[in-house]
Amino acid sequence: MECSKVPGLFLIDDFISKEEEDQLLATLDGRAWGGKGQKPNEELRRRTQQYGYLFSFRTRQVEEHLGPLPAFVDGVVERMRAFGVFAKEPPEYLLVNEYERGQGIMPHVDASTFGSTVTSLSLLTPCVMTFSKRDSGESVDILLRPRSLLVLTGDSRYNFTHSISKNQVDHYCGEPIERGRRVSLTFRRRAESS
Ligand SMILES: O=C(O)CCC(=O)C(=O)O
Ligand SMILES: [Fe+2]
Repeated sequence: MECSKVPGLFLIDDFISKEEEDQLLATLDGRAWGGKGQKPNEELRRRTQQYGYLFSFRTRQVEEHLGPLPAFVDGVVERMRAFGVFAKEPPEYLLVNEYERGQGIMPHVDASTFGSTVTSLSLLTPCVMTFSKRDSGESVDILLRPRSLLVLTGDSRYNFTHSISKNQVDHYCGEPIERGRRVSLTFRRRAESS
């Protein structure tokens, strides 16, 4: 469903099943995480995994081609394409982010080295993501539920920043949202011109 307040933003709840979520998590937790002193991107405070390309958070540039995306996300990629997302060309970069309770991400627009479509699959616990219009500062909160797919295109991709607070408890429509460990899978392509 497109969010009328953030043009180009789509949110698909229950994009994957609970079983698929468990399976993805088990696979990811069996693999090496970077960040928190571990290479790559050891300077990051949150843990990450990267597939397809290696992106440096310090230089905000792609540093290395790692190879194709791993087979364990084939089902997710196929489903996104069935929904018309990355329909023309499949995603080629996957960033897995892990947030502990009270960990967030500063307001940012995704690096221009990446293309015009960005998706994020949420696992484990919900959180509020805040979108702020770059010219007016007007902000809109979006609830990212576990197993939902967020799709950013157009304005939502380029003309809004997005962020996640460091709250232990978020509020959404007056309801408390308990934060906890959250893992997200962000899919992108490289920008055409780069
Ligand atoms: O955790 C998320 O859903 C979004 C992550 C994000 O904004 C990013 O890696 O650029
Ligand atoms: Fe982002």
